Amino acid sequence: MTATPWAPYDALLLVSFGGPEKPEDVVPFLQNVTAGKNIPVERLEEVGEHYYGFGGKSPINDQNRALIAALEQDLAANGVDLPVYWGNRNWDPYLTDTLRQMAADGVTRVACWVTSAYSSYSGCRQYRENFADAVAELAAEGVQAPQLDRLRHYFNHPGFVAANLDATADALRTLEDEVGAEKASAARLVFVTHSIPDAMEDASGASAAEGLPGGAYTRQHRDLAATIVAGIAERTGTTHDHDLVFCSRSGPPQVPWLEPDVNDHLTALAGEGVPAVVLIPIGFVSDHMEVIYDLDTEAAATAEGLGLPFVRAATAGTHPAFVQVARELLLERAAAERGESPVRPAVGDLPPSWDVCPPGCCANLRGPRPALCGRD
Ligand SMILES: CC1=C(CCC(=O)O)c2cc3nc(cc4[nH]c(cc5[nH]c(cc1n2)c(C)c5CCC(=O)O)c(CCC(=O)O)c4C)C(CCC(=O)O)=C3C
Ligand SMILES: [Fe+2]
Repeated sequence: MTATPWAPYDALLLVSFGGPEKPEDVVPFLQNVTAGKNIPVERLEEVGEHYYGFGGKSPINDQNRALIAALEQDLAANGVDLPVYWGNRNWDPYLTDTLRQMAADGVTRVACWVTSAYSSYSGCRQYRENFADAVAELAAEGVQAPQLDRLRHYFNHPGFVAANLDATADALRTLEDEVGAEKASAARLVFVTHSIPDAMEDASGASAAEGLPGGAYTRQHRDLAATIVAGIAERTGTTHDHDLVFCSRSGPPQVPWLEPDVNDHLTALAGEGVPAVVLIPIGFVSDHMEVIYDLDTEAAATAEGLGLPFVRAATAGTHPAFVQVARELLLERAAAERGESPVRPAVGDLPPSWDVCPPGCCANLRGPRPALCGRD
């Protein structure tokens, strides 16, 4: 019998952050997210209000349900006969419960697709620590969890690039309808991602053992931003000026986080006489609370107050090119695990990211903890 193209995998696992579903969930959810972290209580109250403002429900779980439905369709349409599971870090369905179910279903080895495209403690190692914790918890129950392989970071995968490029082009067309071709062609493309502490940025992708310098988080975002700007120039003939800015800063004020903040930046752009802005939330794969509150509510109000025309581009969501990324990465990794040398598509100036993280990469700044899917 010949191996299937997806051997040795017998499942795909969507790994995500989780979010509250109703008002009573908000406080316990925030406690899960911030356990052991130095987040001021005022900041937590403020973020709680963002959730209550949307009925106590984060959009993230429904986004993931829609993504899973799209993944199941995509796999079936392409003859890949694998079940899709879903496990979160901070809310039901929790990773541990999902792995317990997978073990009961007889799953032995699973490709894990994380809803975070870039290197950072939050988007990389913290999930790998969550894997180690969940596997250990099940072992203590006498349950052998399936083997977990984390699919590579996909910020520069052609499918993720295509979804974000399409969204940027659509947003520019919307802007043109609103303000006319002249202003739209002079619009600034403002790429936005989640701010992180400077120290987390310095540790992102860094490996002393392998001489890797860190700073991968912003390097990866800048690479994708440049690719999108070039793609827009190819489509429209206009090379827009662009910036990378940050949203959703938390932590104590004395701890430095990546800047500029999106609101400060919009103010600066209006001061420079920039006629319009397209905001492109490349840091988020779907419309998370950060997108619907920090961008669509807060940053939109800032732009409105400045009289600065502003359109927010869509997130990758269930764009078919994005949905396909999971299947392509799973088949790529499966081939590699079978000892073949698959093509590893990547667009831009950076190489495809690694399958297995180098020692120490995206370090936990509170000290080392067990983590899977890495060589440490
Ligand atoms: C890089 C990054 C991503 C992208 C990569 C990834 O996906 O991981 C991300 C995603 C998300 N962050 C989310 C929510 C929150 N993040 C918080 C806190 C923090 N985020 C951080 C970074 C990131 N966060 C950091 C450095 C902190 C400080 C505490 C710490 O060191 O961990 C807090 C606490 C309150 C606050 O301080 O804001 C909340 C509520 C949600 C769910 C949204 C929804 O409900 O739709 C999602 C997808
Ligand atoms: Fe966060």
